Amino acid sequence: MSAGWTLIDGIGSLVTNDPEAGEGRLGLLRDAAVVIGDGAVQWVGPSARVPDGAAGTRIDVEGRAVLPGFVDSHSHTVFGGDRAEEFAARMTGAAYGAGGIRTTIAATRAASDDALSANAARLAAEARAQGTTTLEIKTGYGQTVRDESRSLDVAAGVSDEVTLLAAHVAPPEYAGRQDDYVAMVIDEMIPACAPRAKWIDVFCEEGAFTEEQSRAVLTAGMAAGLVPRVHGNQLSYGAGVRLAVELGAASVDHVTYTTDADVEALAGGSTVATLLPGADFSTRNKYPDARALLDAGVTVALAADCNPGTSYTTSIPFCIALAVREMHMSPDEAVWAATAGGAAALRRTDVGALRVGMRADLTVLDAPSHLHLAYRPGVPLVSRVFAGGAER
Ligand SMILES: N=CN[C@@H](CCC(=O)O)C(=O)O
Ligand SMILES: [Zn+2]
Repeated sequence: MSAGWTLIDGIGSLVTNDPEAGEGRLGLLRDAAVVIGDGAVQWVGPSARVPDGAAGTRIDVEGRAVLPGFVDSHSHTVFGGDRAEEFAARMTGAAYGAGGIRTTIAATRAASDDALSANAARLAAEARAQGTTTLEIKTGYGQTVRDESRSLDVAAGVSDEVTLLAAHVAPPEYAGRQDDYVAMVIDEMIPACAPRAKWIDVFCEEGAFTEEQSRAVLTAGMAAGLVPRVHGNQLSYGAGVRLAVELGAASVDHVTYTTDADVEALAGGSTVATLLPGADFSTRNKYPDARALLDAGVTVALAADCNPGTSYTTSIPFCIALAVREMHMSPDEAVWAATAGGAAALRRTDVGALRVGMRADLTVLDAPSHLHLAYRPGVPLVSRVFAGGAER
């Protein structure tokens, strides 16, 4: 115990995600307290049992709910411009296609480093204000060695979870020469960019990259020390899920069009299925069959997929509400997926739960329980956020 530590008590309901600490998979505790200090969780338990002199500072949250900070494992926040017109056209009948990404590639290439950094920082702050304390960030709107490199630098300025989305869509200068683009990615981009990234990602989808092209990019990234993740089965049935499981990817994301074989493959492997309902909302797509995945025992994460094309939101509470209403996840399942599920998708054992020794990443809701995240959609319930023990 230390005078520099902080006791947060008066917690009406605490989600720990530690089944040994409380009720159910969320490890729910009522009338609880948490002690944080030196950036980590130092103590968790019932208010009545807080050790004497546990901390020098006390914050009474007066019956509010506290949960682990959200772990948003999928975002594309390094970009220039926006695509509001494209969204409006979709809402009146136009279809979404992977080709829209090229609009943002042009705007991103034209943007200065400072403009890209300011935009990424603005979106990270927006996410933080809504309870996100870990945010993965992908490149993917440069698609040249130079523009992917500077996108990685911008992403690294706001996050430790940086992904080289080397093959998002073949840029215009490679029109009709998809294989040449893949060769350039393997021979030039990955060697130049891998040291600054943790993850390698591809968009395995009709209109983006084939199974063979995706496998070639991912295996080259793995050979360079990166861990694979995949965009798959967003717009149609396809090879994305299968490939992700085959390569032992940390996560396959979107997973909107799945066959029984895809669900079985995920259930038998270690790859997390990351669902992105914000994208399905903004593209008028169908929603993933979350029930089939959950009932088969697949680990499911929920992420916001913030990007200017398919999901221009940083709000995990919005995604939780969509997951509950549209994907038939229970509120408990949705909250778990947005915290512990996100941590699993990023293979992080220090975030996503509130256990002694984990990072002191906490979200305080202006509500008595985590159920209100789905029950009160669109209401800004996040009242305080602590990341690494520091209030935002
Ligand atoms: N699906 C691929 N990439 C993004 C969308 C990119 C865009 O349309 O700009 C996504 O995850 O939804
Ligand atoms: Zn994405």
